[in-house]
Amino acid sequence: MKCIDVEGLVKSFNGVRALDGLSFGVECSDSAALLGPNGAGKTTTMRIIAGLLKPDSGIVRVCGFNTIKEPRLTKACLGYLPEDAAPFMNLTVRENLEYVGLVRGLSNVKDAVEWVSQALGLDGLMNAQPASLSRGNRQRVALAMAIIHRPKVLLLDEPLNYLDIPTQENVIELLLSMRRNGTTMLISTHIMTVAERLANRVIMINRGRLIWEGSISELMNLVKPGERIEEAVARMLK
Ligand SMILES: Nc1ncnc2c1ncn2[C@@H]1O[C@H](COP(=O)(O)OP(=O)(O)OP(=O)(O)O)[C@@H](O)[C@H]1O
Repeated sequence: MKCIDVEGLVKSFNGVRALDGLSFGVECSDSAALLGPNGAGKTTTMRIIAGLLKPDSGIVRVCGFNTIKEPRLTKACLGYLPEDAAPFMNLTVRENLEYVGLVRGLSNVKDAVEWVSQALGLDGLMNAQPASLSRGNRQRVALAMAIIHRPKVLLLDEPLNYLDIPTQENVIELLLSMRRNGTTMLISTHIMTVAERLANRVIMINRGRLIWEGSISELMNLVKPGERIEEAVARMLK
């Protein structure tokens, strides 16, 4: 079964086509990297899947639910880390996490806050306001807000942005453990090592259309002798 199913998405902004009949799917428990050059339509796609933006036409199903017809069920099943995610700046980190836990309808918000603060090393930051935090620590808070309800489907836009190297390793391990527990992921990234470490599938888009879809090992087979994977992807994205 596909936990993310995108069919014929079209979206224009002021007459400019950002998505032009985009279709792809991510099987449940798979993790797919969404690759594409600047302006390819990755963020637009993520926002439509998250139910934050309406397509002009096309259908998206998340966990089998139609994002337009069943928005509550869709949203309950997913977590979304946008690029440059901003927590509520006038609440403390703890209040931000409690707020998301309450909105998500968690039965035990206290335990969920405890789990996610441990998982992302937020213990010393809980009483700080996000405005006073570094960008990397703010990214950790935003990640915590995206996963506190342990969603079945996780949409991540450049999840390792701003993180120091030890935190990157910690977050990679956390996301891989969520994957092992069955979380389906779609990860938009420009960094091939992020794709290789977190994903088993690759979806490449350009000018709002699908240009290639396959497994990481199928992608590796397309890399020419002496070529780096980044060079192969750049060649394919032209
Ligand atoms: N709110 C908006 N208003 C007008 N145009 C938009 C809007 N959002 C996106 N676009 C346009 O849609 C196209 C796709 O943008 P999008 O942000 O989805 O690309 P992207 O693949 O995420 O790019 P990047 O890698 O640079 O983040 C671009 O031409 C962009 O200028």
